[in-house]
Amino acid sequence: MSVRVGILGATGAVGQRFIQLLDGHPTFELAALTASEDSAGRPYREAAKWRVDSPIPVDVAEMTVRETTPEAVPDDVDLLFSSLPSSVAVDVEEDFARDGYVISSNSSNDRLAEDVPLTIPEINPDHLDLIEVQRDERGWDGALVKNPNCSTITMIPPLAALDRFGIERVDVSTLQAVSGAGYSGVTSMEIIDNAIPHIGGEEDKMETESRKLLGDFDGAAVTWHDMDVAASCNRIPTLDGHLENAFVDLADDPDVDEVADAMREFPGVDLPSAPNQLIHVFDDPERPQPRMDRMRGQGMQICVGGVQSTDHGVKFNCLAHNTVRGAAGASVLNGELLVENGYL
Ligand SMILES: NC(=O)C1=CN([C@@H]2O[C@H](COP(=O)(O)OP(=O)(O)OC[C@H]3O[C@@H](n4cnc5c(N)ncnc54)[C@H](OP(=O)(O)O)[C@@H]3O)[C@@H](O)[C@H]2O)C=CC1
Ligand SMILES: N[C@@H](CC(=O)OP(=O)(O)O)C(=O)O
Repeated sequence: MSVRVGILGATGAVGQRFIQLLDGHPTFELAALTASEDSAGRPYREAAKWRVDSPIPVDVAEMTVRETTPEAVPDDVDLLFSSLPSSVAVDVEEDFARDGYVISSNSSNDRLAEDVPLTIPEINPDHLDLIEVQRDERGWDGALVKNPNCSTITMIPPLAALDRFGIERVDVSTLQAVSGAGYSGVTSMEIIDNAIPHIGGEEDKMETESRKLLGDFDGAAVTWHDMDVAASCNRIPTLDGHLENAFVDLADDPDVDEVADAMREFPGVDLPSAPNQLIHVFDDPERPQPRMDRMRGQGMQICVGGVQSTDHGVKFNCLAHNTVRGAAGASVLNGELLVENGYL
C-alpha cells in the first residue's frame, strides 16, 4: 500500500527532518511541500536553508513549494505531516481537517483538547480512536492527531514501564539541546559557555501532556493519570538530544533490577519507523550521553541510565533525539499507526 503524503512547514528545522525520514519510506510517498508565502512558488532547494546531516533527496530539491492552504494541496494527498509554528497551525490544521485531510501534527496547539488524540504508538495507541469522537463533534471527514512535546516524549516510555509499581509523583529536570529552539531560537552569544534555566511554556507542557498520555481512554474521553508532575527545564549547548533527570515516587517498593527489567522488557510496536526495542537501559552510570546515544535506534530509541532506588521510589536519567523521536519521527510513527488502524 502506498499513501501520498505532504508536509506543512516543510522548509523549517522539523520539516527538513520529515523529508529525511520520509526518503525511501516503505509506505509514504512525498507529494506536496508547503511553507509561508515567502517560500511558495520556489523550488524547495532555494526556499529551504538545508541543514540536516544528509543531502536533500534529488527529487525533493526540485519540488515546488506550495502555499499552506487546502486549495494548494492536491486532493489525492491523504495524509499531512505538520511542523508549522503553533500560532499558525491552530487555524490552518483545522482548515485542512475540515477539508478532509488527516493530519499528524507535531505543533503544540490542541494537544490537550479533549477530542484530539495525543499519541505515542508504543504507549497509548488506543487513544487514536478519539478520532471517532472528534469526527462526531466537529463534523470533519479528516482528522487531527498530535504527538507530544519533545521533553515529554523522552520521559514517558520509562514512566509507562514504571506505572505497574504505581506512580504517585514525578520530579524531572531537563538539559535540552539548542535545536529544540529552532535554528534562530537561541543565539551563539547566549548559549556558548552557558546554560539557561528557563524554556518558555516547556514545564507546563511536561506537567500536563504526560498525564494525558498515561491516562485511560474509555471510548469517549481520556481520564488523565492522577500523578503529580513537577518539571524544571534548562537549555544547554548540545546540538541535538534532550537529557533528563527524573525522580519518581512509587506506591510499591521495587528493587533496581525489577525497575530496569520492566523498562528493558517494555513492548515495542511493529511499525516501519519503530525501534526493535523501545527502551535501552545502560548499566554504565555515565550513560546515556547526548552525543553518543541520541542516534540509537535511528534516533527513535529512548535511552535510560543511572537507575537507583530512593526513599520513595526510583531515580533515573533518560535521553531521546529531540527532532527525531521528539518531533518528526514521532509524527511519522503516528502516521504509520493511522494507516495500521485503518484511518487512511
Ligand atoms: N525544533 C524542534 O526540535 C522542535 C520543534 N517543534 C515544533 O515544531 C514546529 C516547527 O518548528 P521548527 O521546524 O523548529 O520551526 P521553523 O521556524 O524552523 O519552521 C517553521 C515552518 O513553518 C513555515 N511557516 C512559518 N510561518 C508560516 C505561515 N504563516 N504560513 C505557512 N507556513 C509558515 C515556515 O516556512 P518559511 O520557511 O517559508 O518561513 C517553515 O517551513 C513548531 O510548532 C515547534 O514548536 C517541536 C518539537 C521539537
Ligand atoms: N520547546 C522544545 C521544542 C518545541 O518546540 O516543543 P513543542 O513541540 O512543544 O512546541 C524545546 O525547546 O526543546
